Amino acid sequence: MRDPITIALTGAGGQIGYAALFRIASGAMLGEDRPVRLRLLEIPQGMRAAEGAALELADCAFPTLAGVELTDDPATAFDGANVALLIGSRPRTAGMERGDLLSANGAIFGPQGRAIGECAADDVRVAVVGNPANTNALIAQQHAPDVPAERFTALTRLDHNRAVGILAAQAGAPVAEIDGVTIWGNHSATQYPDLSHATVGGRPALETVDVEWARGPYVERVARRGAEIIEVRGGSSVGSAANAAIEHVRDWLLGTARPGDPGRRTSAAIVSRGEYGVPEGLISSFPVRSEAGEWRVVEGLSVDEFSRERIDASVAELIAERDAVRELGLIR
Ligand SMILES: NC(=O)C1=CN([C@@H]2O[C@H](COP(=O)(O)OP(=O)(O)OC[C@H]3O[C@@H](n4cnc5c(N)ncnc54)[C@H](O)[C@@H]3O)[C@@H](O)[C@H]2O)C=CC1
Ligand SMILES: O=C([O-])CC(=O)C(=O)O
Repeated sequence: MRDPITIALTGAGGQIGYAALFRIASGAMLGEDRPVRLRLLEIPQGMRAAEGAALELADCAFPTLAGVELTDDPATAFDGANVALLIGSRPRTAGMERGDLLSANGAIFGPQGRAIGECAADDVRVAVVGNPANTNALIAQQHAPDVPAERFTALTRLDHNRAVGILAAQAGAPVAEIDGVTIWGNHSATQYPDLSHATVGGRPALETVDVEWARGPYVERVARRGAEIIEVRGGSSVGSAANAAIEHVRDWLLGTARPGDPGRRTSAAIVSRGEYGVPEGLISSFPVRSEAGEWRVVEGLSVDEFSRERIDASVAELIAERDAVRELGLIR
């Protein structure tokens, strides 16, 4: 067994936390030779549920689980953390305005970002799941000026996996034959699932499925899949969200390359360095690969007029969210 890695997880008493914890503890995220030390951060109302999850973790007797600590103090949770999964957030409730939602989340992600900056390990990597994920990640990042900005990311892996699954079903092909799908922009209804460079069994996806479908109903279906799940299941995506968070961190730390597929890529919301015309500093979804623990945007893909408009629309929403949190004094 290698040295343990410390993983802080917020919202541990919630649904996604519950679905993620057992797989993380079993080695599904970082490998069966890598013990994990879990730090569970909750607010007082969520503490009993997190305690219950911790008892069940003990009952699994995972050889990879090196310890579980519960706390309601961000500084304790992030102390020495190598990975921070920020799942807990303030959901929108009836009558809440957008500004109220952003303020409530600013009050969570600002202090958590600061605690990460002050207490986490030098190699800390942060993945934000709690919505609005991209902007929450931006708020956290802005409160940790001494942590390299690229260590703050937001999850669009669930959107990516949805996009792959729905394409595979339409093409009548196994998921394993799908490659080159990209989610651009915000984890919201404006996101753009792009098949321009996707392939199905090595053939261009846009020669396999109808282009009208790919640029109309498909985009809508992927972007609204969260709402579809809520309608059908009676609750938001939980198992698939936990799975996506685990895959995001796994690919980030261990790399996207696979035997026989060294160029494998995925999508993640990472800090823009101006790639594809996305303003620098925004946390926006891109086509990415990870190598040696660093996400890199896949550059040089052609972007046609349709794609340009869709990317710009989602990026415009991210700019509006950034400007709103700036006006609220939540970031500089
Ligand atoms: N990025 C993505 O792809 C997806 C994101 N989500 C988002 O993930 C978030 C969590 O979803 P669920 O687990 O289903 O919600 P949930 O309501 O079941 O759990 C959230 C937990 O976070 C806790 N929490 C709230 N504020 C906290 C704080 N300041 N520190 C620590 N814990 C805190 C709550 O007490 C609760 O136990 C939501 O914001 C949801 O919208 C959900 C699905 C997909
Ligand atoms: O829409 C929601 O509340 C949850 C979410 O982010 C998703 O399913 O993509």
